[in-house]
Amino acid sequence: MEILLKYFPDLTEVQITQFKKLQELYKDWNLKINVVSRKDIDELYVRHVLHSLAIAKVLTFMPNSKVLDVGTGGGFPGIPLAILFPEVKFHLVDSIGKKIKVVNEVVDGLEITNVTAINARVETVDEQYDFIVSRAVAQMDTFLHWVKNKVAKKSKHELKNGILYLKGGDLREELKQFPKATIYPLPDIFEEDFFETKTVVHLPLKYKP
Ligand SMILES: C[S@@+](CC[C@H](N)C(=O)[O-])C[C@H]1O[C@@H](n2cnc3c(N)ncnc32)[C@H](O)[C@@H]1O
Repeated sequence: MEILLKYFPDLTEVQITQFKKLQELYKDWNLKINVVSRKDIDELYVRHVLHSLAIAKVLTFMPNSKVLDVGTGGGFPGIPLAILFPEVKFHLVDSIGKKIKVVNEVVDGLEITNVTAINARVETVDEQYDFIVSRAVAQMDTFLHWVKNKVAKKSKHELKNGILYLKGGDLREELKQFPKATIYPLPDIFEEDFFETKTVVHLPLKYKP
């Protein structure tokens, strides 16, 4: 938990309490429905929470903006971001129902009020968002196909509306066809070894109804 304060020293008391309680809730739920690997549960704050919050080091979401988390699994990156940005509306989707059950239990347990979570394939979501965030769900070309009509028309952030994707490894091949993508290397932000090859990729997307 101290690691969060190292990189986010301005957390409020409410946020600190929520982040503290997060591990307890995941440990508990993970015994019933496995959403996080055992090794990762012990390193929840680095591997899941801080990793999710890397997006916040690239962009500060504005109050009342809308963010979609595609293939959220147990709630990453959506839940940590929702705690950090309580005035932003987060919509979390996953095609596996039991994962959304855990997400909803954690959301209830932390009394988070800015998250809605549904069990659906993202292709069926029919709404527009300022940003679409994700981690470990699909290659960029497939992902783009799923979300291209879900980006709001008006950009009101420092970065243009679009995708903010947590990626790892060598992305040259995967992103070759996306010259507008910007890669933010996480070792520039976090010094822990876990982030060595990790990045946030921003891909601006034009509004397509
Ligand atoms: C490897 S998990 C990653 C979970 C989470 N994002 C994380 O990083 O911990 C991939 C998740 O994407 C979900 N998924 C895959 N394709 C999807 C789709 N088309 N719509 C919604 N969810 C999808 C799967 O059900 C799975 O929970």
